[in-house]
Amino acid sequence: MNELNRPVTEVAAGILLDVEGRYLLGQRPEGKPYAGYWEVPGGKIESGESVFAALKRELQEELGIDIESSEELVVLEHDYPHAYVRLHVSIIREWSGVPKGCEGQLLSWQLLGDAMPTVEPLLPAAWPMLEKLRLLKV
Ligand SMILES: Nc1nc2c([nH]c(=O)n2[C@@H]2O[C@H](COP(=O)(O)OP(=O)(O)OP(=O)(O)O)[C@@H](O)[C@H]2O)c(=O)[nH]1
Repeated sequence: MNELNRPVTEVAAGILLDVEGRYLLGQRPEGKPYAGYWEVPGGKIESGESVFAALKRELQEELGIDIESSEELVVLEHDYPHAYVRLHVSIIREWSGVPKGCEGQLLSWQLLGDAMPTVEPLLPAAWPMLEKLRLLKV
């Protein structure tokens, strides 16, 4: 619960960053809240699961890749009408396999140097994490 007495949904989101300074966005599939919106891949953390374990599981399920390590970027909270979410955002620089849309979702690599993503709309809570990423000048 938070101070508003709303249950908090803990979410792990992973920014895949390649050596050319590109990061990956995925489009939310039909049937989920905000279907059609673009987001950083990830999903809900299960009870008793660490942030890293959730990220590893979600990226295997959604993208078919295997991650060995991650670096925490930021923790953000967002109050949606359907849920109050706490997003644990990590950067992932190394993975094995080639990311694919395993749930039928579209994927798009974006240049970190670009002011705006070339796809839209983005989930509201995805904007602050991208701002934070740019400030890092990674
Ligand atoms: N993965 C991800 N989720 C985000 C982002 N921004 C954001 O607000 N969220 C929110 O975090 C929650 C993640 O839930 P999800 O629906 O992706 O999780 P999941 O895959 O475990 O879903 P499921 O329970 O339908 O299987 C949603 O409420 C979503 O709106 C983001 O950039 N990436």
